[in-house]
Formats: sequence, structure tokens, C-alpha cells
Amino acid sequence: MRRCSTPSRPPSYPTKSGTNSAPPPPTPHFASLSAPLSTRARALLSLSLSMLAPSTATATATTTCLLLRRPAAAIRGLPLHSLLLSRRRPRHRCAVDASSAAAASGGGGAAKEPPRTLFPGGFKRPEIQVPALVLRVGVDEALGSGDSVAAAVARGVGIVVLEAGEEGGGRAYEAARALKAAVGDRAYLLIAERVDVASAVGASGVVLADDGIPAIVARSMMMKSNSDSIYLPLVARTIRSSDSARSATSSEGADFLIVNTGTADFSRVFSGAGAQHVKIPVFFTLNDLQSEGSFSDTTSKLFQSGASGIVLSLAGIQHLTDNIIERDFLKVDTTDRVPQVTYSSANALEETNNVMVLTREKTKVAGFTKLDEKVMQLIATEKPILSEAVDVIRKAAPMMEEAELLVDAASRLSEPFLLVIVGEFNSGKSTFINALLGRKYLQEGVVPTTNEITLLSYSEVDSESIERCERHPDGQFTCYLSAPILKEMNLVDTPGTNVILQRQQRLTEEYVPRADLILFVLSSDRPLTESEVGFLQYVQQWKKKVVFVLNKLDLYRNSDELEEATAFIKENARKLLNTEDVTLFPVSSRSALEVKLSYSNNNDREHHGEVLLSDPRWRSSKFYDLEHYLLSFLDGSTDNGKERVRLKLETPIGIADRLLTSCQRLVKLEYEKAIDDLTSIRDLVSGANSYALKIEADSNSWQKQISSLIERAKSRAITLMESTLQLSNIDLIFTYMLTGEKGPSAKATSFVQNDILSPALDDAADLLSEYSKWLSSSNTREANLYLECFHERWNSLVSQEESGSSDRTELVNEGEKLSIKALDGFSATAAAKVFEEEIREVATGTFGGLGVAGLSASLLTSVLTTTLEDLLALALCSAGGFLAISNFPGRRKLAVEKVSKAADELSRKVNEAIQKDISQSASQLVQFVDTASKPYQEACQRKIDWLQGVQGELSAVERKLQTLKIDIQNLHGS
Ligand SMILES: Nc1nc2c(ncn2[C@@H]2O[C@H](COP(=O)(O)OP(=O)(O)OP(=O)(O)O)[C@@H](O)[C@H]2O)c(=O)[nH]1
Repeated sequence: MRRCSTPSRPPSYPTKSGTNSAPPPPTPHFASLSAPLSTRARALLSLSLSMLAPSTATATATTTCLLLRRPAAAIRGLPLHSLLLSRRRPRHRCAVDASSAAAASGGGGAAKEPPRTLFPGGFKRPEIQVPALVLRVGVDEALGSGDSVAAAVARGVGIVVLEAGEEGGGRAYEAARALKAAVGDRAYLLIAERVDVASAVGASGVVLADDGIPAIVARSMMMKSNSDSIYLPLVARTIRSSDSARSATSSEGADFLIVNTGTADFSRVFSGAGAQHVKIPVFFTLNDLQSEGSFSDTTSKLFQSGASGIVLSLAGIQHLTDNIIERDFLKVDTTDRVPQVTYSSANALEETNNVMVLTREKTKVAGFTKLDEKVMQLIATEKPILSEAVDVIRKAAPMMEEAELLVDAASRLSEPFLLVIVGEFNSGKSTFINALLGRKYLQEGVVPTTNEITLLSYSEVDSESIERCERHPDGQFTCYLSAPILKEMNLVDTPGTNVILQRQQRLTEEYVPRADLILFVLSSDRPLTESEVGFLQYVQQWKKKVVFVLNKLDLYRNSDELEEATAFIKENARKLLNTEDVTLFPVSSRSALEVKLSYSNNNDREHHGEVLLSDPRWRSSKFYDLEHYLLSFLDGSTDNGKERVRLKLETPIGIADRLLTSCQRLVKLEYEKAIDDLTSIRDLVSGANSYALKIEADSNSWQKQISSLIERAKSRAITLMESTLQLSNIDLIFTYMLTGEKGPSAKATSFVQNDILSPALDDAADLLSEYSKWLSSSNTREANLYLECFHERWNSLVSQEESGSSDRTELVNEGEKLSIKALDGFSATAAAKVFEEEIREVATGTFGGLGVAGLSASLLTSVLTTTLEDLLALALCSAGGFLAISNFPGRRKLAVEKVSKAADELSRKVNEAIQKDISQSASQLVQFVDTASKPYQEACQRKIDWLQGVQGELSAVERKLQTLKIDIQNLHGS
């Protein structure tokens, strides 16, 4: 029998969180579904995943909520205020439904892989909103003060830390569970020093002690134990010194730090030289005994001097007034205040003597400083089409977080050209950027040095003193520098593509679609490694223009080696990027930087280029060609300059293209699924028609029981009649004729009535009543199965009111059943009377006119026992009476037949009533199922219509984008 299994919901529709591991209800008997849903759902889901995921990613159906709204990464690059205003946004975790996951995996124990999105790294980084209010809770408090914790979260606490380090596992686990229940998804729950407990309760992460296990180990332990989650676990570390802060922030990979030493120690912790390298948020634990006034001062001071949040106990939170919370943690005034700490970049910090810059860059440099009319027009045309695309993408796939990429890219249309520098760690990305800018703005090093994305933007004020870096809540840095090239070109330094931390891999992946041009830095000592090939394939999916830089040219011993390497790279890049046009610049960034730095004090700007060219080190670095190429991008009169405009305009179109294609496929799948759903519902409804057959088959045993009951009564009555109407009973018959009812036949009549008919009728009535109940309950059960099936499979389509409107009372009116009424016209007394009359009829019809005086029938019959002998004897006794008596057996037979017929008639009536009941019940059920299915059918139809509309909108906006693309291509041709 097919089961009414829960279908896995498509990714673009929100699902209810929570699990339902109850077994699926049985299916109505004739539910004929076109395919078992578990298989179908799995196919659907993996299709949509593989469609969304790059080809290198393996998509598996492990979760129904693959694409969640607005992760930190997706909003990186959005205006700051929009990041901060999203503060109270509830965090979505992927609630993997146990049953749907099981269904999706075919019910077997198939190995689950992390779900993927458009980014091959696949995982999402949780957002940490700053300034953050962190609550630390002890085990006792957690077990007893759930309400206070919930209240604190409602007031603005974003992170709750359970201090479970000292506790035994059992209590720590119970406390963590209690906190999890109190906090829900409204804040992050982190467990201090207990990765096992954090994993067991599905907490958001852990806080490690200063000397605890490495962050990467903790993170991977948590990821292993919660392999369904698409979020990277948060790992924080408590620190006591700036040195440990520095190590925690660099290669270690912690997400934020907690300073546990109290307010007074803040400056001490952050006074060391290492503090300048702390690139992740730092939260300070505040002493609870502060009065309100001092709290107010303290929080302000902490934020001004670089803290990103404060940590308080439950008691401490109570001292914090709503005003302070509102002022420092919730309300963000984006006009005149920088709520994040602003870090100076490495060099600038030294130069400015740790002075924090609290004014924010307000004036951005336009992307195209010399925009011609046509470009302006194109931008004006493009923006509304992009916003239309965003609307329709959000409509078609509300959970597709990647829509934010498009929003971001569209908002950057008027901003500077975005050159994103990618490459494996240590390939020389930072050195290349420094060489291009002519100053050591970025750190370089042999160990991975770039943990975060750094966006280099132009600072309008031409003074080095205000060069600085701002850290955004999700870790991205924006550095404002005065390098002229940044006026029209923003540079992005990314973490290496082969870093061990998934978080950084993802950071880089997310920047690829936004890039207007990608500079792929390869290292001469290992050109085109496996991971570089993988990353290039990913880049190719976004159809980005890539320029290769073969760095560390100085490592080659001769030109043959260089030629061999360039040929190798070009040949492979051609294949990988599917283009003939591969641009590759072999350079030595380090030499170039050294040369530039050696002339940095040369004030003769005018002849700077000539001076450099005269230096053989500069010439051998070959940096000039690359620099010239990039600068030509900034010159609108050159081919590269024109291409720059095209690339810039095409960046959001490329993203839109890809997202729209994904949406088209999703919507198509949704559409096909909706059609399938509608067909399945209709199949179920028509399957109800077969219910009559099934119920008839099931009614057979009832019918047989009742028939055999009647049959038994009949045969007993007939036996009685036959034994009464024997000539051997002729005395009795005569007596009966003479004395009427008082004779011996009255005995037979009462026997028929009391011993045969009445009990048989009672039994039959009981049986029919039971049958009627059975019929009703069978109907109700069947109806319920249908309801459950509709509810189970298509619950998400209809509202509760709509689905609950079917009335089941119609199905249970067993009092109305015809089979019960079938016995109504049949009374035992009346039947016995008829029985008696039949005997009388036989007797009078046979002997009434005979008048045989002197014949001793009893004498004859005492010796003659059979009917034949009776007749013979009578014939012998009276030739005159022979004729009359010879009719006796015939009359007796007729009487018996009459009784038999009456019984058969009763049996037929009962069977007929049963049949009518069956067909009535079946049609009631069909009617019921039809009515119950209506809301679902209508909802499916609505969805089909809606999806058709969305398909139309998607196609319309795609067409507009195609036209726009042609216009952009023709921009400089006409
Ligand atoms: N020989 C040689 N070494 C170079 C050159 N460019 C950079 N390096 C060295 O390569 C190492 C890594 O340079 P970085 O610029 O930090 O490399 P990166 O790609 O930014 O590294 P991550 O930020 O960790 O991804 C440093 O020791 C540089 O001095 C070069 O042209 N020649």
C-alpha cells in the first residue's frame, strides 16, 4: 500500500521549522499517486540544489531551508546603516526536519553532506551585530532563571554565554538545554569551554579559554556533530593580553574575543603593539556592581576606545537602563556617529598615535568621474531594470539570499570600478597591491596574512593622517587611503583561496560575483595548482573577466622557465575559462614595491615614471606593463577604458542573469510540482470512487452472516412445518380443523414465533446495527485518512480555517441506514401467524370436503409412515377421498415454498438494503472527499496561476536585461 508521505518542500517556499518524526498516516485505499513522494521529493530537491550550486559542488537533499535571507556575507558592502539597522533580525538556523530529511534520503541512512548554495564553500557565517550586548549566565542561573534570560534577550541581548566550564557534564547539559529553550533563535547561545555540550544542545558556538583548544578544532568538532547546519559555528576566545588577542585574531580564526579582566584593564590589554592587529570584535566583561551612572560612562568610553560590545551577568543587565541599551546597542544614528570601532591600518596607526577617527567618510567618489551622456543614460535605464529583477527574484525565490548580491552590485553601479585580487595564500596579493599603490599599506608575510576582505577605497582628504580602516560587523575592512588610483578603482584584497578556514574561503567566494574585473595572482613557484583550478572554475561560472598575474617572476632562473610557465598557464586558462583571450602578466611585485619605496621620498612627482624606468630593478620587475594595463582601464579613451565601462555596467547584469536563471528553474520545478500536486489530489479524489468496491468486499462477511441467520430460521421453520403436515399427524390436523387455534398447531406456531423467528430476528437486528456502525466508522475512518493525507502533504498550501471546513457528521448517521430499517416491516408474530395460516390452509384445503366417516386414519397412519404410504392407504380406504388426499403433498409443498419464499424475500430485502447503504455511504464519502479536497485543489490552482505569472515576469525582466546587454555592447560601437 502506498503511504501518504510528507513531501519535501521546495527551497523557495518557507517551511515550518520543528521536527515531526511521527510515522506518516496510512493512505486511503485507492490513493493512486503518480510516484512515491519520497523519491520524487528527493529528485526535486537535489535538482534544484544542483541547479543552484556550481557544478563542482555536490548537492544532496539534506535540508529544506537552503537559502536563508540576508546572511552577513550577503550584506557585506551594503551601506553601514543598513547593516546596523538589521540588528534585531532573528537569526534563522536551518531546522532540518528529521522526517523530511529521512524522506529526502530515501528513508535510508544515506550520508549527509553539507548543503550548498551558489558558493562552493557552502557554509554561511553567522552575523555578529555590534555593538553587542552579551549576557553571561551561570549554570544555577540557567536552571532557575529562564524567564530572566528571556527577558534580557527581549531587551537587546544578542549573545548568551553559559559559563559551564567548572560544571559536571550532566548539569552543564541540562543548563544549556534550559538556556536554549529560553533563548530560542532570538540570540546566539554559546557554551563556555564545553564543545561537547554545545554540540549536544545545538548551540551556536563556544567560548574557549585563553589556553583552550584551537578555534579551528572547536569549530570543526561542532561542525561534525551538527553536519546538517549550514552555519559555521561561532568560536569566541577569552583573552587576557594583547598578545593572545593578536594570535586569536590572526591565523587562529576566532570570531570574537571576550576580555575577562574588567573595565580598568581595557587600555592595558589594548595598549600593546599587537593590539593594532586585532581585527575581530572585542567584547569587554563589565563589573556588575556599577551604578547606572558609571555604567553609562563606561559603555560610552569602551565603545569610543574600540570595544565592540560588553559582557554582563544577569544582575548586571538589571543595572543597565533601557535608555543606555537604546542609546548604545539598539539605536543607530548613521549621520554623525560611527558605531563601530575604527581601526587605523597598520602604518597609519603608528603615525596617528592611536587616535581614533570618529568621523565617517561621507562623500564617496563617483565610479565614473567623466561619465559621458550615453553611459549616464544607460545607468539610468539599468537601475530600474535591476530593481525590477530584484523584486521578481525576491518574489520567485524569497529565500534566495543571493538577491542581496544583486542589490549590492546595483547600488555600486555609480561607484568606482571594483578590482578584486584573488589567489592562493602567499601568492603575493598584498605585495602586489602595495606595489601598485606605492606604499606598504597591507601586511605581507609568509604565513597567511589576510584573514578578512579588505576593500581599499579613496579618501577624499589628501592627508595620510586620516588614512584608516573601518571594520564592519561581519569582519570586512574598508580602508580609506589617499592613493590616486583608488579614485576610480576600488581594490579588494581577499584571503587566500586555499585557506584552511571555510569562513575565509566563503568571504572570497562572495566577492567574485561583485567584481568588475578579477586579478588572479599566481605564484611562480607553484603556478596553477589544483585549488587554483577549482577556484577558476568557480569564477568561470560568474563569467567574469580574469587577468592573470604570474608573481614572483624573480624566482625563475631563466627566460625558458618563464616561457614554459606562461605557456602552461595560458593553455590551461584558455580551457578553463573557455576563451582564447588570456591576459597574463609575469611580474615581481616584491621588486616593484622595493623600487617604489626607495623613491617614495622623491618629491618630483612629475618625473616619477621616468625615474622608475631608469631603474633596472623596476624594468626587470616587469611591473610597468601590468600597471600600464590597469591604468589604461582608467582612461576612457582607450579600449581598456571602454571595456571598463562595459564591465562595470555588466557586473550586476551578470549576477541578475545567473539569479534569474536559477529562479526560472526553481519556478519551473515549483510549477511542475504544483501540477503534480493537483494531479495527485485529483487522483485521490477519483480514488474515492473505488471505495464502494472495497466496502462491498468488506461487507460480504456481514451479508453472509445475516443471510445464514435467515437461512437457519427458514430451514427450522420449514422443518417444523413439514413435520406438522404429516398424514401421520392427521388426527392432529383434524383436531386442528375442528378446534381452530386451540389445537396442537398452536404449539407449533408459538414455537415458530418464540423459538425460531424472534431470536433470529433479534440476532439479525443486532447484526445489522453492528454492521451499520461498522459502515459509519469505516466511512469516517476513510474520510479521516483522506483529511490526514491532504493535511500531511499539502498543509502548507492552505490556511487552517480553509482546511478544517469539511463536515464529517454526514458520514456517521448510522441510525439512517436502510439495512437497519430492512427488518422494520418484519415481525415475528406476524410471520408466525402466516405460518399458522399456511398450515390451516393446507389442512382445510385437503380435508375440508372429504367427510370420511368411520375411517380411522389414525389406525392407518399408525402403521404407514411415509407420505407415499399415507396416500396409498387413503386411496385404499376411500376411493372417493383419494382425489382430495392426493393433493395433500402438493399443498404441503406449496406451503413450505411459501414459507421459504417469505424467508428468501426477507433475505433479499436485507441484502438490497445493505447494497443501498454501501452505495449511499460510498457516494457520501466521494462527496466528502471532493469537498475536503476543494481548498487544496483551489490552492494548487492558485499556485499554478501565480507561478505562471512569475514565470512571465521573470522572462520579461530577462528580455529587458538582454536588450540592455546589447545596448552596453554597442555603447562605444555606435
Ligand atoms: N620572491 C618574491 N617573493 C614575493 C614576491 N611578492 C611577494 N613575495 C613574498 O611572498 C610572501 C607572501 O606575500 P603576501 O603579499 O603576503 O601574499 P598574500 O597572497 O597576500 O598572502 P595572504 O594574505 O596570506 O593570502 C611574502 O613573503 C612576500 O614578501 C615576489 O615578487 N617575489
